[in-house]
Amino acid sequence: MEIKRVMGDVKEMVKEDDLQKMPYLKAVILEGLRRHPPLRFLMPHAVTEDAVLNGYLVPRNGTVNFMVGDIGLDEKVWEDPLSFKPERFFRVDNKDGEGFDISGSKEIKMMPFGAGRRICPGYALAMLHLEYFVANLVWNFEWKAVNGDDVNMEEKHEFSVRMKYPLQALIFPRF
Ligand code: HEM
Repeated sequence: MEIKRVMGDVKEMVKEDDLQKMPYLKAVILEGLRRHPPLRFLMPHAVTEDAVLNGYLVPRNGTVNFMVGDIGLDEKVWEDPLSFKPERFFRVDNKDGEGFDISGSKEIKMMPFGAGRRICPGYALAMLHLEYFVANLVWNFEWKAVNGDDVNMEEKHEFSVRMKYPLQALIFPRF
């Protein structure tokens, strides 16, 4: 509905400028990154000197892994964390009202791209492409499940996370 509202009767590709008018699309992408982050862990990190965090000693040069997948499912932070609810990203959590901060510079509730000085340098490009591909795949094609099957979202963990049962869909051009 949102894409239709922005595109009207224009039977063309969704363009980068159009994406700025699609907050629900952005919320869907963010919820996808929270619920199914492509990487369950960041690259291994280390501290350069002994540090105490929450009463735990993090020894110098010890390997520190960030459990990205579990951070996004923390029920102390996310209401009903296992459900896919893009609407949660409409809640304006930041005081300045700028919406959700994926870079984690204000607070960290999920970190699909990491955070801080080693954050993924491609995160803005990745967000743009995710929005662009999803918008165009939805706008240009009608999607139907094969034999009306439910889509099984179970994950398979390799270097990155994949669908355990690859998506099977019938797609029909809309125009
Ligand atoms: C959905 C897409 C992507 C996800 C989820 C993702 C996620 C990540 C994560 C979690 C890290 C590790 C951060 C850390 O260890 O603290 C990382 C690092 C990195 N990413 Fe991405 N990334 C994505 C797309 C991209 C793209 C499009 C590029 C380049 C155009 C890119 C380039 C890099 C590079 C160069 C690093 C290493 C940075 C460093 O070690 O300082 N990534 N990414």
